[in-house]
Amino acid sequence: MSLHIAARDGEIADRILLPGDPLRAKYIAETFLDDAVCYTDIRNILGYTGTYKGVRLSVQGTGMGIPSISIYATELMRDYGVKKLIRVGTCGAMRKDIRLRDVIIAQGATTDSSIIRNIFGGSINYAPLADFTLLRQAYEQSVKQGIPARVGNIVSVDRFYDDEIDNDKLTQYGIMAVEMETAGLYTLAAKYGAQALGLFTVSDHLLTGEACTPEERQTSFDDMIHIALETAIQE
Ligand SMILES: O=P(O)(O)O[C@H]1O[C@H](CO)[C@@H](O)[C@H]1O
Ligand SMILES: O=c1cc[nH]c(=O)[nH]1
Repeated sequence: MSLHIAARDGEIADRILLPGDPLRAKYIAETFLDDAVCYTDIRNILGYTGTYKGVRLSVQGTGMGIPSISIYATELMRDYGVKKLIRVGTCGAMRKDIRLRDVIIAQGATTDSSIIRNIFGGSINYAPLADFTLLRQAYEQSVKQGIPARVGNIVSVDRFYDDEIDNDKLTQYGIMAVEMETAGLYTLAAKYGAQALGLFTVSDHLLTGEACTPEERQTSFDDMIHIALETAIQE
């Protein structure tokens, strides 16, 4: 057992899906995994292990923001030996050509996080990147499913409500969408020598104001989940 995860040694698989929302973890476990068993509910951050197409796999919530996902990702890699981590998140679209419910793969994660800055200090601006093998496998899977994902740079912000951020400039420099965890996940995966990928469904649109309901954020987005599951079970 680690400080924030109640699992005993061996109860978490070496590959895991990571939604921010613990109820999305419950939905994924109950809908897609066989023989899913809940291994933690500390702070209601639910985690399950089961099998998908015969391969052992876990799914766990991470909470919101880089401070929160950093706690869970560190304990999963350092204390439980997890080697493959796929975030299945929601994001806000920042470009007109991206639509609600589109699937996005984060090749890179730009960030305003002081956590990443503090790791390196000095004048270094670290570039948190996806694992290329997972990225390729997820993209190929999205094509196979007939819903080619958009691949590129996203921004992981510290503040959901941020009146000061310059979204126009970020868009001009190629940022497709906004979320709150992936830069932290990619940086920690590099530190621990693990593979990480961020997959997203567009849950709301910053330009049009369209938005999915809270219920949809908990219990849908199956296109993204299928891509993540099929990617996670590959060797
Ligand atoms: O739906 P999840 O995975 O939580 O992701 C997004 O939703 C939350 C904000 O509503 C942030 O965690 C953001 O990254
Ligand atoms: O962090 C997030 C997630 C979804 N939509 C947003 O606008 N921001």
